[in-house]
Amino acid sequence: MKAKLILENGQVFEGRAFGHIATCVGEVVFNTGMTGYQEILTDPSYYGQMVTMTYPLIGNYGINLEDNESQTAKVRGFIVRERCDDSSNFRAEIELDKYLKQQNIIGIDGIDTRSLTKILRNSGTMKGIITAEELSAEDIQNYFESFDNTYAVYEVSVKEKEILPPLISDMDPKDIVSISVMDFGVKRNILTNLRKRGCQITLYPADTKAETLLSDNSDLVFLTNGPGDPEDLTEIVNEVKKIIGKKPVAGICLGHQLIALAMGGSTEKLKFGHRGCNHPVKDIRKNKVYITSQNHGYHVSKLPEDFEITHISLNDESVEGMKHKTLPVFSVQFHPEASPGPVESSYLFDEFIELAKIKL
Ligand SMILES: NC(=O)CC[C@H](N)C(=O)O
Repeated sequence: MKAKLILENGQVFEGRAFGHIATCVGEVVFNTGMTGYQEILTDPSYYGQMVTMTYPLIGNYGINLEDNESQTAKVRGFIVRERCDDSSNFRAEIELDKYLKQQNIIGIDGIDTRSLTKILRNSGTMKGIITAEELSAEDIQNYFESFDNTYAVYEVSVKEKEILPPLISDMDPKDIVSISVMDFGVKRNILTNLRKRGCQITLYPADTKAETLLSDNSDLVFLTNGPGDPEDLTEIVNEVKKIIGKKPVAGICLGHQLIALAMGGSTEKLKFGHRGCNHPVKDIRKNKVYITSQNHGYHVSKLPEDFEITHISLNDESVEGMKHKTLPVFSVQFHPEASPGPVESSYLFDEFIELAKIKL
């Protein structure tokens, strides 16, 4: 079925709809990974966004039900050049089109994704509508005006507390590191990396109060990745303020941004974000470069007082990691759990666990 991608700047791309065909509005972003579409579709940080894959052939290894980063697809729409629904992989269980149908997500193929990406790089990310209908100018405007991602983290967070045991059998209970995780839409592999290292996780909903997190006797409070603009989350930032200095705190991506805001730093929207699995980051402490997986549209634009930069992006020199000079607080902007992407920065999970051993 013929469909259109209508951008906020008025440009229109024509293609074919697939997946669940229903008009949708979202923020159009691009991801430069050659593979990993399944992890991208299910990464809750993409909630509210329509993801364009810059790699031209998508779907050729199908979808399996083991590699998902959360239980359902979270993107608002999926934009590809050429879709393959005749996958060839021993792990494939379902084709891309069928999966998106099941998940109620619209896709569009036949799009000149190279030209779309150039528009987003030059003008910055913008809203878009994917539709198979003929929309009037007024409908289009109404769709754009209806888009609001302010409460996205509450949509993707767990609704009730959940306990996940370590993934090492027969652990001596005294060796178990217990971590309270504030869930803003965590990627499963962040938790798996911690559990494989002997951590017991207690997942808390995004609106949990600091008092609850401080009273549960855990060794570390961990702030997860998640969708949306960190500046919208003033209530959560207030709770984070109350925790820092009382317990070790670590964070990834949105979690890193929230720590910066809680400690008096600032965040800002990047023109077109960092999304892909080939982003070079330097660990300044080791003078070593790692190729990292990233998915963020905002960054820490002003470091809070008493923090030092631990990691920088070698593409645009933005802050990719920071540590408090005296308190046990450490966070990174990129994704050490990869999924998709290179796993070479997984040493950071060992650092988070070292942080958890500090008693305050
Ligand atoms: N992966 C994330 O946690 C993303 C954080 C934030 N929503 C951003 O886009 O910058």
